Amino acid sequence: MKILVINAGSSSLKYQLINTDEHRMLAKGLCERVGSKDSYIKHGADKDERIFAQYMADHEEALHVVFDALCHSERSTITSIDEIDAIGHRIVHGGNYFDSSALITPDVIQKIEELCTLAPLHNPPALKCIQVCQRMAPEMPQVAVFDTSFFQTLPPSAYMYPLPYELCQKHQIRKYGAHGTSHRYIAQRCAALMERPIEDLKIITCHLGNGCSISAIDHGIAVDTSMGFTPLDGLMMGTRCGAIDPAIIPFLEEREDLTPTQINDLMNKQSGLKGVSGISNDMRDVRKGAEEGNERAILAYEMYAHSIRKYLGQYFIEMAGADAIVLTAGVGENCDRMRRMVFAGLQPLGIILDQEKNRRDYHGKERFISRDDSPVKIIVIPTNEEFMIAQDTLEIVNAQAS
Ligand SMILES: Nc1ncnc2c1ncn2[C@@H]1O[C@H](COP(=O)(O)OP(=O)(O)O)[C@@H](O)[C@H]1O
Ligand SMILES: CC(=O)OP(=O)(O)O
Ligand SMILES: [Mg+2]
Repeated sequence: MKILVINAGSSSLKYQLINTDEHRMLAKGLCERVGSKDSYIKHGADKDERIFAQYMADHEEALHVVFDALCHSERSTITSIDEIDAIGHRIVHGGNYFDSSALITPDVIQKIEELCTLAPLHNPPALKCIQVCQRMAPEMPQVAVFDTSFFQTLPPSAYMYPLPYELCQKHQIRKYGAHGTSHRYIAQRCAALMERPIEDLKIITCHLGNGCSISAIDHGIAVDTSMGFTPLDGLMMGTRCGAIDPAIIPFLEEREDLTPTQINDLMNKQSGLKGVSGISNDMRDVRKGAEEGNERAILAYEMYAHSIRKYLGQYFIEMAGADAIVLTAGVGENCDRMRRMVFAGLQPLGIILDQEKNRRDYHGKERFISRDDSPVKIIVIPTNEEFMIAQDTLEIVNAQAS
């Protein structure tokens, strides 16, 4: 089966066309800066990629550009949309409605719409993509794969907030988590690499990209995660502040005369690495700034590592130890200096980084970076949310057909 996977971000759209029979990626790409004058599409993989400047006013135009690249470009792998059998969408927030992936129906669309306020950067563009795909291929089955589903197993002690109970019930305020598809994938790969059943393992998974989250996966079950009611909570991120003293919010609203929308924007888009360093939300720029001695870049870099260590410590205690710590996404996979800072001095806990293995650059490869005698294994595993989304889509479409 040929499955198109769509992963819509606030200003980006990632896609992959996957042949699930052969477990083969046929095409992939990324539209960046959707909505701005300098938008472009990167179509193809690694050295074979091509970048085209292309104005895309919104996600609808971006999807047309994607279909065009898939069907008509120099690197096209199909000649018409009709060759695609199904479409799988990444949806960040599924609230309490979804503990697994779902075939998209009018009812599912209505629920995703209802949840837009809880993932304002992610759910609205994803919804738009579903609607455009439905218009372009009305008969094609479409599946929603939710970032939050994986965390529906959290116990109430982990997902409840200590606010008045009735208010939490009334507004369904609880920890939902995010990046679940990525955490699920790397936990499964971790077990395969360790050649042990996932049911025997305690794993801490770290997704460190532009958005960042860490999860505790105890014997295959997600028991805690750093993102909360929305993807703003937890770790310091590229532009998001993560967990802060909540009293800062009314304080700033009053002192700076900010509306709730403005403060939300400030915490989501102007904070994190970008807000602290004053340079960029991109770790590569911050690291360069730090290497050049920029004090705010050094501070941002150190705060980022500190934030990761806090959650590692929390989940290590929550699970009474860990068999493995897995790192993924842009920073987790590529930033050896950040990994060195995160794991510095943890030998007494049985977490021993192998400096040489950590430094070696095996871009895109799964690898152990702990010392052979380290009781806790440290593993880098490139995430593959698209592969998981294609797999779930395949299962759901097959179940419908039978
Ligand atoms: N070689 C590298 N060294 C340090 N950071 C890197 C490197 N490559 C990518 N990154 C960082 O990874 C982050 C983006 O990660 P990614 O997983 O692509 O994010 P997202 O999917 O959330 O947009 C950026 O901060 C980027 O700077
Ligand atoms: C949920 C989330 O933060 O996703 P991303 O990392 O794609 O922004
Ligand atoms: Mg991401």
